[in-house]
Amino acid sequence: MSESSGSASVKAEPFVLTTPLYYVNAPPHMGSAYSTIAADAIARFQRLLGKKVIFITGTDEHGEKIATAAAAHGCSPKEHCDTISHAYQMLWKDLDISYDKFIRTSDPVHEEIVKEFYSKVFSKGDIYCADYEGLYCVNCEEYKDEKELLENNHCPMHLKPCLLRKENNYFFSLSKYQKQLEDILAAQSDFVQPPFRLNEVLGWVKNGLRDFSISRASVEWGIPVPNDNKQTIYVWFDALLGYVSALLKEGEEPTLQNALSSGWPVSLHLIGKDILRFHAVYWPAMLMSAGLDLPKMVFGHGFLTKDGMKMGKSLGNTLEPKDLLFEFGSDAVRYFFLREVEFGNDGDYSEERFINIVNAHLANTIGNLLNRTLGLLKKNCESTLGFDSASAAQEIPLKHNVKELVEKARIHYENLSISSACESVMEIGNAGNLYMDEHAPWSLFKQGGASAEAASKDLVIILETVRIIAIALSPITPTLSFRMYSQLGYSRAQFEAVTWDDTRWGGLKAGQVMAEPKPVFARIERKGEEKKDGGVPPKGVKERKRAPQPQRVAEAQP
Ligand SMILES: Nc1ncnc2c1ncn2[C@@H]1O[C@H](COP(=O)(O)OP(=O)(O)OP(=O)(O)O)[C@@H](O)[C@H]1O
Repeated sequence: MSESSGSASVKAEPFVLTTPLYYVNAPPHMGSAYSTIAADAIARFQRLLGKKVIFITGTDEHGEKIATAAAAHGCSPKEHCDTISHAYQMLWKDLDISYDKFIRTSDPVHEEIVKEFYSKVFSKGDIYCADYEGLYCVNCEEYKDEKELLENNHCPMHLKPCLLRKENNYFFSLSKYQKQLEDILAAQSDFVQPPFRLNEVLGWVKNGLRDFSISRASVEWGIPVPNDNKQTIYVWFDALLGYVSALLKEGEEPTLQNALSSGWPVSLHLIGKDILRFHAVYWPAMLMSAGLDLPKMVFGHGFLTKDGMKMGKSLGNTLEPKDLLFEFGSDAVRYFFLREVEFGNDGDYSEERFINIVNAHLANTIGNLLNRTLGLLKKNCESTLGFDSASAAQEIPLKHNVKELVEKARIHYENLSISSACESVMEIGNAGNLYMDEHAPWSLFKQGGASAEAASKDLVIILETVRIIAIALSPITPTLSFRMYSQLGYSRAQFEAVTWDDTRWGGLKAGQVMAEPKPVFARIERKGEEKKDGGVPPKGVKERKRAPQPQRVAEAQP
C-alpha cells in the first residue's frame, strides 16, 4: 500500500472492503470476530482519512452443512440461518463493528445476481457438464486432492475423514485461466498480501489448475442452476458473489450492472488464510470469465489457535467472544487481538497475557496519564486550559517525537500492519508519561510563580498528547477514544467529525474546560487479586464484574 500523505480530501472512488461471509453452520466465535474487528479498524482508519468507505460483511447460508445443522436443531434451513445470522449481527453490534452493509446469501436479490453471473460465465463457454469422482470434505465444502490429506484421508483443517463421492456436475473451466492468473500474480505483486501468501498462491497456480465443479446434485438447500433445477449452485460459487450483491442499494433492481456501478471493484478482501485459494485463485478466474474487474487486494491473515490448532466451528475448540466481551468490554477485546497478533501471522490467546497487555497499555499508559493530568488541572487550574497547545509547546522534543510517531502509525495502518500501528500509538503514550515524570508539574505548582505557569503549560502539552492518542487509536478502540475525547471537553459530534489531519499538534485551545476527571479504562483485576477497596471478595461473591466500568478503579494520583 502507499506511503502517500494522509490527506483529509474526499476521494471520489470509495474504499470498499469485505470480511469473509461467515458460514452459518454454527454461531460466531473469536476467530470470526477477529477478521471482523481487523476489517473494522481498517474501515475506521480509511474514514479518518476522509475516504468514502463501503464496509461489507455478512453470512454465507447455503449448502449441505447448513441443511445438516438445521436438521440437527429440528428447524428449516431458513429458520436456522435467520437465528445464526442474527447472532452474527448482534455480536458485531457488541464489538462496535461499523459495517455499512450486511449481506445474507439467502436474500432473494442475491439469488438474482448469482443466476445472472452464472449465465454470463455459461455464455462465455466456461461451464460444462461431466462426471466427477473425488474425496469430499463437507466441512470445507470442497473436493480435496489426496496429496493434501492426512492419514486415512482426513482433512488437515477439520481432522475429519473426506468421503468418496461421485456426481454428475457442472464444471467451471478454471484451467483456461492458468496463464492469465500467472500473469496477474506476476504483474500485481500486491494482489495477494502478505507477500509470503503470494508465494503460496503462485505455488498452487504453477502446480496446474484443475476445473472445479460448481453444482451439486445432492444438495437441495442452494440456488437452483439456471436451466437445470435438479442441481443447485456450489456454495462457494454462490458465496463469493455475495460481495457483488452487497453493493446493491435498498430497493434497487437486482442486476449485475446496478451492483457493479456502486463501488466495484473491491479495494480489499480481508480473509483468513484458510480460504485464500477461493479468493485468490477461483474468484479472480470467475470474474475474468464474466468480464468483471478484479479486486485490488486479497489479504490472508493468520489463525487464532488453541493448542496449535486453528480455532474453528467444526473442531469446536473456540473461544467465546460474548464471554470476553462481558468480562472485559469491547475496547479491551479489540485492542488485545489487534495489538498482540501480528497481522498476517497466527496467534494464541492466553488470559494472563490479555490482562497484562490491556492493563499495561490501556489502563496505565493511556488511562492513568489522562486521569492524573486532569486531576492536577482540576486541583490547580479549575479544569480549564490556560494556553493553546500550539503556544504551550514551542519547540519541545516531545512535539516532534509525537509528530514522527503519528506518521509512523499512519503508514502502519495504510500497510495493514495493525499491531505496529498500535505500538506506535502506545509509544506516544510512553513519551507523554516520560514528559510528565521528568517535568513533575505537581511539584512545580507547589513552587508557584513562573514554575506554576510552566506546570500549567506542561498539563496542556500532556493533554494535547492524549488528544492525539485518542484519534490515532480510535480505529482500534472507538469507545475508549470517545471517552478520552469527552474527558477533554469535546462533544460526541466533535468526536465524530475528527479526521486524521486532527492528529496535528495544536488542537487544544486556551479556555477549553475539561470534564470531571474519571478513569476512562477500568484496570482488570485478576481472580483473587487484592482489590483497591480492601482485600479479596468474600466467598461466593463473583470476583469479576462486567466491563467496562471506568469509575471502578481510580489510579493513584501523583
Ligand atoms: N481461528 C481463526 N482465526 C482467525 N480467523 C478465523 C478463525 N476461524 C475463522 N476465522 C475467520 O472466519 C473465516 C472462515 O469462516 P467460517 O464461517 O468458515 O468459520 P470457521 O470457524 O473457520 O468454520 P469451520 O471450522 O467450520 O471451518 C476465516 O477465513 C477467517 O476469516
